[in-house]
Amino acid sequence: MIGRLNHVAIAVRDLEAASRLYRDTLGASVSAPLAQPEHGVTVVFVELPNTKIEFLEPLGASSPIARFLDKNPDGGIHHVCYEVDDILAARDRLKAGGARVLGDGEPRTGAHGKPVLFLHPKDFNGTLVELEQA
Ligand SMILES: CC[C@H](C(=O)O)C(=O)SCCNC(=O)CCNC(=O)[C@H](O)C(C)(C)COP(=O)(O)OP(=O)(O)OC[C@H]1O[C@@H](n2cnc3c(N)ncnc32)[C@H](O)[C@@H]1OP(=O)(O)O
Ligand SMILES: [Co+2]
Repeated sequence: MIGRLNHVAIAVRDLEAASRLYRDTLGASVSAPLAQPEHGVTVVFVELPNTKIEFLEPLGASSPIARFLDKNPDGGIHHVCYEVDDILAARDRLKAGGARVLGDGEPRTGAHGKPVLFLHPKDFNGTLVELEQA
């Protein structure tokens, strides 16, 4: 079912500082900030040869990453994103197996313009899993 690792997401309080750190200290190629109000975050992507790092900063009063940052004030790895060939078939198979799909269970458009879903961290080794339609 799961394919390529599309990205590893790191939640931060200061997107600009994280971008500067990776660009200036690690010599990475970092995208411009992209507000995603429907997801309650602003993101930048660090392009790597084999995957991406997605930095997330809270956007708005009800950001889903707010509590994560309260618990991890320095920031931290927030989720991993795997690609799937058929996100609806993957969702239905996972639900049938008892996994919790977050939100209303319907895929939403993610930062790459593709449908995404999230699986509860408590069902996957304490790790929030995002699935993105390849
Ligand atoms: C623009 C889209 C972009 C993309 O790539 O396309 C994105 O990735 S958007 C990313 C931001 N959106 C989301 O994360 C949506 C899915 N997330 C959620 O719905 C929430 O974050 C949720 C439900 C996973 C956690 O919400 P919250 O932290 O408010 O709830 P709790 O504090 O009650 O947490 C419950 C329980 O889970 C543990 N937890 C929370 N977040 C994480 C995490 N990222 N990784 C691992 N564990 C996590 C939390 O510690 C609680 O555990 P407990 O033992 O009960 O304390
Ligand atoms: Co993501």
